[in-house]
Amino acid sequence: MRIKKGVLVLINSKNLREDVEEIIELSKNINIEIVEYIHQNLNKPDPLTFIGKGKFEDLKELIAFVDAEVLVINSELSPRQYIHISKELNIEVYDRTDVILKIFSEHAETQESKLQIKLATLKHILPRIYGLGSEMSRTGGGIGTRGPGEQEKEYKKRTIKNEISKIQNKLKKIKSQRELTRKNKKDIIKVSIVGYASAGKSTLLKELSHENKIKISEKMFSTLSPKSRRVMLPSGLFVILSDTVGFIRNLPHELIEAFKSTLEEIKYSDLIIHLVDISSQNIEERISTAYDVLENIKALDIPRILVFNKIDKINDEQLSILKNIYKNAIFISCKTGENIENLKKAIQDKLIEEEIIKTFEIEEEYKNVQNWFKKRGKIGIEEIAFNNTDIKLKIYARNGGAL
Ligand SMILES: Nc1nc2c(ncn2[C@@H]2O[C@H](COP(=O)(O)OP(=O)(O)OP(=O)(O)O)[C@@H](O)[C@H]2O)c(=O)[nH]1
Ligand SMILES: [Mg+2]
Repeated sequence: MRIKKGVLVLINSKNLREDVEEIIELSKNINIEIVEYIHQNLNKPDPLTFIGKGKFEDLKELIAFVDAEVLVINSELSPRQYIHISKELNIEVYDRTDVILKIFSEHAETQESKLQIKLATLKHILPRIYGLGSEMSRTGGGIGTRGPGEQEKEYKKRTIKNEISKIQNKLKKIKSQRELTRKNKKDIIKVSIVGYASAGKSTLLKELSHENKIKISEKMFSTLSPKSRRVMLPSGLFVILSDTVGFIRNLPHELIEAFKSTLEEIKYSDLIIHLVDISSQNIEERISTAYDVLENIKALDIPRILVFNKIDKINDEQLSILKNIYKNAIFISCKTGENIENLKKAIQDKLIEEEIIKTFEIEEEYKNVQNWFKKRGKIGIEEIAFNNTDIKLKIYARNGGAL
């Protein structure tokens, strides 16, 4: 696809470099190359031009100067601002929500994620049609008349609203189907990987499950529908590990709404692995973004382990500083495989600590023990001691689950 040249506008950025880098990366995903940006500090965005009249003139000049085809604004525009700016500049305008929606729509694979993204997009553009009144009704002739422009607007609004309710119904059906499946699987221990976009969640799932078909990408939001795989813990007990859609700062509220049922699946986990890219510049903010989402879906009380990934990308000194700050965290590299086995052990230990896995010891005659080994996977087995006739085993099993 052809790359389009874009100009970027940001306001009131506290972390300008990181904000610029992030939105450049996001724009690249949808084939927009940002070549220049304008940053403006404002008490209040202008209701029409967003950045204020004077700066807007500068923006016009800049767009003409670099010959940009797209304007990207790293905030959410009101419908009025969107319409005014698009009309004045006569180029494509994307607010932050548009950018993220577009990336999502390009990555959606399952029927559910396609519907979710469509719903979010329709909800995002609907208010823009309300704002379109003045331009369209011009075709209607005199003031106060309901000419063809007005009718067209009404028709468009109605069509979108109908489509929204159709999609909502379809999504409800998918959700209840999933609830049914979940009920049937309640004996299985469920572990979810959550974290900021591109933290390496899918890579970790791939690494732990030895599964090659999982999609990994440098691009953000490569995973939109959760993937689940069986993973064997050191004792031999299986858990179901899932990764899910990545979090991001200021995720558009339409998207949180639309993806809520996907995100809510996290709520049914026995354990959450919160994965953080240790090489990112703003670790704390990324961690707190994940907390916000977990709070939003009421999953903060689920047992959680903090895991830092990509330790191959930082030096030893930086690593030891962070180990000192995050004393209970685990530090891994999916790329080199470092500490991956320890992570499995940590998952198992945490599940025992939280009494999700119970352990007990049995003593059996040698000849009877095969029965226990046949259940491997459903239970974990560790040999503790044996003599000529007897064997002592430590069993790991889901607490309350059927043996
Ligand atoms: N250097 C290094 N790169 C890694 C490591 N783990 C993952 N990556 C890279 O990070 C990028 C993102 O990985 P993904 O596994 O797709 O990340 P994700 O969290 O699933 O991303 P989304 O699904 O988009 O939220 C890819 O280019 C991976 O190859 C690691 O330990 N070290
Ligand atoms: Mg992924």
